[in-house]
Formats: sequence, C-alpha cells, structure tokens
Amino acid sequence: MNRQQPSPMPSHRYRDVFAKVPVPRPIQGAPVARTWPDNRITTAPLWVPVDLRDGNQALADPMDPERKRKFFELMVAIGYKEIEVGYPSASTTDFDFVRLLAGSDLVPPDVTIVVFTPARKDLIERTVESVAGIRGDVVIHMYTATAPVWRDVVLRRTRDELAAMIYAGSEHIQRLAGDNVRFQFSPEVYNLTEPDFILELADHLTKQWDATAERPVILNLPATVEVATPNVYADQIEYMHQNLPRRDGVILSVHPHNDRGTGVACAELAVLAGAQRVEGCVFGNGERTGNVDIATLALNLHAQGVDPMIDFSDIDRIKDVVEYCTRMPIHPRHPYVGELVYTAFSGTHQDAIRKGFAVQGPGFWEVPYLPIDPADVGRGYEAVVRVNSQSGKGGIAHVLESVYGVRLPAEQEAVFARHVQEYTDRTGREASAAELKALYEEVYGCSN
Ligand SMILES: CC(=O)SCCNC(=O)CCNC(=O)[C@H](O)C(C)(C)COP(=O)(O)OP(=O)(O)OC[C@H]1O[C@@H](n2cnc3c(N)ncnc32)[C@H](O)[C@@H]1OP(=O)(O)O
Ligand SMILES: CC(C)C(=O)C(=O)O
Repeated sequence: MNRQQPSPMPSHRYRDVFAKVPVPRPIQGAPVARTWPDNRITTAPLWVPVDLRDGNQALADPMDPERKRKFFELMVAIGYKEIEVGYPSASTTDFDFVRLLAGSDLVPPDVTIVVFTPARKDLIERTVESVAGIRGDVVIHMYTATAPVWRDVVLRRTRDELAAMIYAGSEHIQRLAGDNVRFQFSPEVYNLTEPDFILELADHLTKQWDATAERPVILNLPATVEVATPNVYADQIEYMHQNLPRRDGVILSVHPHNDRGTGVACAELAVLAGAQRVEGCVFGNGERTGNVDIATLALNLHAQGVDPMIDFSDIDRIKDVVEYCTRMPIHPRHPYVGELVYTAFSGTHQDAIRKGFAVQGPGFWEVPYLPIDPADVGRGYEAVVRVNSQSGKGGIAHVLESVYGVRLPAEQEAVFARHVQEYTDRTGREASAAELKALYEEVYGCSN
C-alpha cells in the first residue's frame, strides 16, 4: 500500500510544457506517423562540440588563450570535424582566438569553424571581421530567443517585430559573408516556441540563405532549458523533420541541455526523430547542469556496435585536458570516464565479473556489469574489482590472483573471505590489494 503523504513543496507554482506551448502532435489535429520509437541509430550524427562557446560561457573563469588552444587541438586530434570556437563579439579573448585560427595552420582543411553571434548589426560585423581570411569552411551561427516569455520579457518584441529583427540580421550576415561561409540559425528555447512560428522563420531563412543540398543551412533546435520528458522533445523534432520547407537543403541539428538530467536521452531520441547533427560538450560542461555530454553519446553508440567516429581510446588524456581547461573535476561516476565506472565493490557483481572474464574470448564483449571493455578507452583491469565489507569471496580471490598471482583453492576462498569480512567490518573502509595480501600471509603464514 502506498503511504506517501503530500509534500509541503509548492509544486502548484509550475505548469507542464503542454500548458505553455502547443506541442506538435495536438496542433496538427490529425494522427501523423510518429516514427521515432521504431527507429534505430545505425550511424553517428555530425557532432559539434560547443565547449569553447557554450561551455566556456558557463565557467567562472573563462578559458584563457592557452586553454582555448589546448582544447581546440584536442578536439581536432580526436576527430571532430565541425567545432564552435567562440562568441567573437563577446570578448577580446574570443575574437583574438578566432584571429589566431585564421592566421595559423591550426585548422586542418577538413575542419569547419563555427562562430556564434546574436542578431545585432554591430556584433554581426565584429563576428564577420573575426573570420576574415579563414580559407576553409566557416559557419556563422546566429541566434535569437523566440519563445513567448523571452519575446515578451527579455526582447520586448511581438512575433512580427522579432521576425523582422531576425531577417535584418540574416540579411546583414549574407551581405557581409564570403563564399566559404554557411549559415546557421538557432531559435533559442525551441522547445518552448510555437511550432508554426519556427516553420515561418525556417521558410524565410532557408529561402533567403538559398538553402540547397550543396550548401545547406543548419537549423539548430535547442532545448535551451529542458522542460519535458524526452519523448516530447522527440515529437517536437520529428514534427520539424517532417514539415520543414526545403528539407533537403537543411541540416537539422539539436542542442539539448541537461536541466532535468535527461539531455542524453533527448539527444538520442532526437536523432531517432530525424536530427542529423548534435551540439554539446565533451563530458557535459555548460550552463547550469550542462550541455548534453557528447562523449557519453558517442560511447553509447560504441557500446552498441556503432562507430562513434570520434577517438576516445585514451579517455584519461581527454579527461585531463577537459579538467585543466574548465578547471572543474569530472565526477567519479560520470559515464565512461569517471574513476569508478569500471569498478565493482559488491560481492555478487565481482563474482559475475570474474566469471565473465574467465570465459570472455576475442568475440563479442559479454562481461556482466561492464557495458564496455575498459581497455577500449585505455583503462586497465586493476580497478575492476575493489574490496570492502560489501565484497565476497569471488572478488577477494580475483584481486589476489590478478595482482599477485596468488590462486586460492576453492575451499579456502570462503574461509579467507570471512577473515577479510571481519577485517573490513572492523576498519570500516576499503582493503587494498596489499592489505589483502598481508592478511592472507598472516592467516596462512606464507605467501603462496
Ligand atoms: C542560450 C545561449 O547560450 S545564448 C548566448 C549567451 N552567451 C553570452 O551572453 C556570452 C557573451 N555575451 C556578451 O558578451 C554580451 O552579453 C554581449 C556582448 C553579447 C552583449 O552585451 P551588452 O550589449 O552589454 O548587453 P547585455 O549583455 O546586457 O545583453 C542584453 C541585450 O541583448 C539583447 N539580446 C539578447 N539576445 C539577443 C539576440 N540573440 N540578438 C539580439 N539581441 C539580443 C537583449 O534584448 C538586451 O537588449 P536591451 O539592453 O536593449 O534590452
Ligand atoms: C542559442 C543556442 C544554440 C544555445 O546555446 C542554447 O539555446 O542553449
């Protein structure tokens, strides 16, 4: 029986997304195929790290030039082909960094640089100035908030006035930009904006920017603040996928944040729903609870047999650079990269892992409790089993054997485990491999 009581929390002050904005399915008024639940992800989308812009704007101490460069070089080295490098009109650091890229050979010919700008004439001009002389492809990414609360409270413009401001910005960019420039637009807080307004803007912008398959326009639909369960975002993306004008000339992109802790789910469902491009940050830095973690997204693909097209085979090197540049530690339980994510302390898990390792051959990876082989990301096996009072005989025997080559006879495992149990209960903490060995020698008077 459920004995839960109403809480004193003022939940009545909040409304769900359906009360705030038309969610695509109902406004269509007719059943439309919702295909995303049956789709599968079989190839990696185009990843676009925004660590140097969205991630950077969330840091107490924004990256200095040396950190920006280090981060950029890392992203190039591991395989990203489109990288948002900054908000050049925001600061001299950002502007100068883009100038550094323009005047050096840091950008390989197959890498596209993205620069970010609001729809304001002076700031657009500064942005265009920053990319002058870049020989390779450049994307100029313009954004404006389009959601009703932002229109009314922040920008104080009607829908029509806001559309006019956006079109003035997009025309200005087009007038100034060179032939190597492609265009991107983000209606900020897409997930709280009326879908018909987005279609109206997309129609105008793709016409004006002459969207074609050869020179596509990027329409990026951000969940700037997550507000609903991921299936709602998937419906919102699929609606655009099915209804966008000049669809062949549009790269449909998503940019989830993680306010509800479901950024990864939103991105994955959005890809099922037709998104071709995903913006986020490596390990999920970003405003508030972060941008979607594009390392987790990539390694989720890897764990399902799909090549992520980004090289995470030395994940600790990537972790070191990200921690250095953001000056923030990565949580020990962070997916794929956390210090503890390939470690079992509990007895039955250790037993299963030990048995799994014993039969694992060169074929498909099937070790229980380890979704991927730690070696794939450059981790060793030493930390897979660690012993404390929650551990069992299998885990203890595994540590002694794998670290010291000490193999306990089967009947001795259970007996020795009781000694370890008594020891770890008494100390109240983890027993290192060296402590286990010392205890073994104490109990059996030898080192086997
Ligand atoms: C969801 C996102 O991540 S959006 C990106 C957010 N990132 C940043 O803000 C980091 C960099 N920003 C900055 O350096 C500064 O905010 C600047 C240089 C862009 C502008 O600075 P300022 O001129 O001092 O203005 P301020 O920071 O107060 O911004 C508010 C003004 O911008 C306007 N504005 C906000 N978004 C936009 C937009 N996309 N296009 C045009 N104007 C905009 C607001 O309406 C407001 O104008 P008002 O003063 O006339 O009411
Ligand atoms: C404007 C976009 C791309 C953004 O950063 C956001 O909505 O979070």
